[in-house]
Amino acid sequence: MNYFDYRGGRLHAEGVPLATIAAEVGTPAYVYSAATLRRHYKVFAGALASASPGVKHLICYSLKANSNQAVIRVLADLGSGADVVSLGELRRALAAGIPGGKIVFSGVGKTAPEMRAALEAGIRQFNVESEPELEVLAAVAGSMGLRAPVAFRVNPDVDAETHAKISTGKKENKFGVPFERAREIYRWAATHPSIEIVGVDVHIGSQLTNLTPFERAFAKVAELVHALRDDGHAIRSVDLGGGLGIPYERNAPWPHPDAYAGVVQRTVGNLGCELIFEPGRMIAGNAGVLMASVIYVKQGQDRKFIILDAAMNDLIRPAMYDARHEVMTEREPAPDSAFEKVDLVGPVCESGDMFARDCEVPPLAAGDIVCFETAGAYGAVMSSTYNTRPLVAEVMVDGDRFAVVRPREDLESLIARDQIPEWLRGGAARGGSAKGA
Ligand SMILES: Cc1ncc(COP(=O)(O)O)c(C=O)c1O
Ligand SMILES: N[C@@H](CCCC[NH3+])C(=O)O
Repeated sequence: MNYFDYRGGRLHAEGVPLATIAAEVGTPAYVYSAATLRRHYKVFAGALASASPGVKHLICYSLKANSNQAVIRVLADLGSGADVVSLGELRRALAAGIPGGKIVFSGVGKTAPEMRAALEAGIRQFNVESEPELEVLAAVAGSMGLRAPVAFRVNPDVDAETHAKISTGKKENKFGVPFERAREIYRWAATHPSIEIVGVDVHIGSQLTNLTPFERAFAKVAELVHALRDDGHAIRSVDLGGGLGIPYERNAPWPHPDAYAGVVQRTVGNLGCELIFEPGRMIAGNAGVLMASVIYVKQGQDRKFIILDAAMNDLIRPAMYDARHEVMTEREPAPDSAFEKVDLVGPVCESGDMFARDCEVPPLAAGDIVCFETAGAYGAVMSSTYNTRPLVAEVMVDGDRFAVVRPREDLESLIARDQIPEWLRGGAARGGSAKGA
């Protein structure tokens, strides 16, 4: 079932015509479906519950995929926890109503102020990625008279078989502590009175479409849990990260959460640990589209370009990862429609500002609306204001209601944010001095 589909020949998000949203909010805009978010969360939770009944699971939605407060709120209402990687994400999770006890803090560069805020919030666990980080955490927790709950993220040196830029579990990647040294690091960490060792964490990459790398990594984690227990550590939680891939292209094969849950059960299901998961893309990816309008149809020397009002600054994935996002036109193509091959591009001054090359679309004209699918994860969160293009609006649909959940950024304030120092205002060219503030 798809919540972004045609009804009466017009593309809808759940019960709302996208043309209605475009008329009210303008384009470009991200449109999210609350029903899809809920369904994905429930499918994932359900798969885990049936594959390993009796095992405690905590789903910590990975905010980096889409940290809009309304998105987090939908998931918080279902009982989701959060995986955060910055003070900003921590604040967002708490603001959306996720209790500290359901928050895990990941990332290789946590700072002392971030640790302090997380300790104040009473988070579930820190996924620590290095010895220097552990030392700072021990000092911060000690100064607050607290014990910090810690799992080390281990780097199992497993190839996730995904895009190199989002592969994180090989030894050449910056993530995690070396698997071979894990026991020694745990032994050393346990000597810090302000550190409480609670678990083991792993995350080998994102958009994994093959489950074998998960199986390899989780099996190594299980082996490590046994070894750590032999060493006297009370390991009670295993965090398996995120990474489950989703279909970007129609009919592309993708791993079903049931199969993933089977791998989880086979590898770490019998350790007597609580299992933590950090899915991002799997929850949010297909719960959002980027809606854009055609500005011009341009016939080039040998190619036809559809120039849209959305660009690489709004959705960087095609330019950054050669990702392909399927396109849907707002009007359902007539059955006899003659499709043509075009390049869908944005207005930004880079040739890489292209959403899709040789894309088959029905004839398009200026003003027509198109949507890029699977843009709910790593879409708006990765956008920038390159070319001084304000951040676009974000809209949440729920049944036949919709609301702007982030207004389009105001161009005036975007420009006014920059400051011209007094010493530049005088104008060196007009004889001003270079000294002074
Ligand atoms: C530590 C960690 N957890 C969770 C995620 C979420 O991954 P995904 O969106 O692929 O589920 C990421 C991103 O890859 C991550 O780095
Ligand atoms: N930004 C990446 C995913 C990064 C995963 C974060 N660890 C993407 O769009 O595919």
